[in-house]
Amino acid sequence: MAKRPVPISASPDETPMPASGLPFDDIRQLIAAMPGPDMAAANAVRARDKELTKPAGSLGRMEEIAEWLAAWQAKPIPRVDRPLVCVFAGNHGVVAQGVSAFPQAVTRQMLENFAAGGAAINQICAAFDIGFKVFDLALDLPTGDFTQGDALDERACVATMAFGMEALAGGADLLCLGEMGIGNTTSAAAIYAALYGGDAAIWCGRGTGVDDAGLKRKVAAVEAGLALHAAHLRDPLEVLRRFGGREIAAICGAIIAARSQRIPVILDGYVVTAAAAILHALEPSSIDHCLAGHLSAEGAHAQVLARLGKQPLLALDMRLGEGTGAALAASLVKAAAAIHSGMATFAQAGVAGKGAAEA
Ligand SMILES: O=C(O)c1ccc[n+]([C@@H]2O[C@H](COP(=O)([O-])O)[C@@H](O)[C@H]2O)c1
Ligand SMILES: Cc1cc2nc[nH]c2cc1C
Repeated sequence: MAKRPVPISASPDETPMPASGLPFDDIRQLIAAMPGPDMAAANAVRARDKELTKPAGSLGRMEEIAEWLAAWQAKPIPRVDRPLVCVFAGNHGVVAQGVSAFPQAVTRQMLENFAAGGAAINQICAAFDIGFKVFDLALDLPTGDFTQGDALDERACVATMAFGMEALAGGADLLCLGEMGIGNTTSAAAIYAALYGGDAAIWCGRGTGVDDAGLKRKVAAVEAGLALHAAHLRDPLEVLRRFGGREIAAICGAIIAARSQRIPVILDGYVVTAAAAILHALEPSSIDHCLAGHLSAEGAHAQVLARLGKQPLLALDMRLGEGTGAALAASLVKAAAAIHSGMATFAQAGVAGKGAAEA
């Protein structure tokens, strides 16, 4: 097996609060200031697509992907030369409720596996030449158990979002978001239940493969969390900080920063999509620069993606996380850019266009 060692960046346990204003209000301001799509670039892609040596529309969604890339990269000829997977890792107090099939120690052990090059995501990144970064979000400091109190206070939540923004400092032209965190499908389930309502059981799947008794405990934990925090769930940022976790907060920050830096985003599965759902609840257009990489096997993902108006690129019955679904989808997005930028036009290739058929 080819192993490529990967350095791990660790977040400080304490990050200074922004100097002015209420922290969550700073986040709301950042979202309000995000740039929109570059329509001139998108139109340039549509115009060039008509000239390429293929029947119009014959590349289906690959054509839409090229247009989407151009709009969010603000480039009339989109390119994917520096795709990047960022995996954010956090630990969750709610694992004390017996909600996962695996012990909390696996989060750090998997980070060591990422660093050594031995995880599935290492191999996908190597196969498609995608950069890979891993971020340890205070793993030794699990978030609060949301059945007993808040997962995060406002200061920690905003600091973690800011850390997620900073994660893009090295640059990229396509960002695949991933996560690692034993127990985080329970946080994601609680977030969806808080945002969308319905029985807790709808939003609870088996995650890493929890048994029937564990699934019952998971549903009970989400119900307990919803009951405890019921009076405070109107504001999506309150939902985020009360249910956590740090990786979901950091991913929210990364999605916001990517938009400002004109980096299109590919979402991974059930957990990464929870961060997108928080932003979507704050401002639906805030995730227009995000594609759903795949449909997770975690039951309710299809419902969530429908609410977000996202059609996943892949449906491979995967439920691993780590950004694996997003990274596989990145291969298609890279191909969409290569097709659009590299194909010859009818004129260049001397191929007769539609309408030139013999009578
Ligand atoms: O993203 C998904 O669709 C997904 C579905 C099921 C499990 N996971 C991964 O499994 C871990 C969480 O599962 P659990 O059962 O501990 O809540 C976490 O590390 C996720 O990356 C991820
Ligand atoms: C082994 C293992 C690998 C993972 N990768 C993402 N989540 C995971 C959960 C487990 C348990």
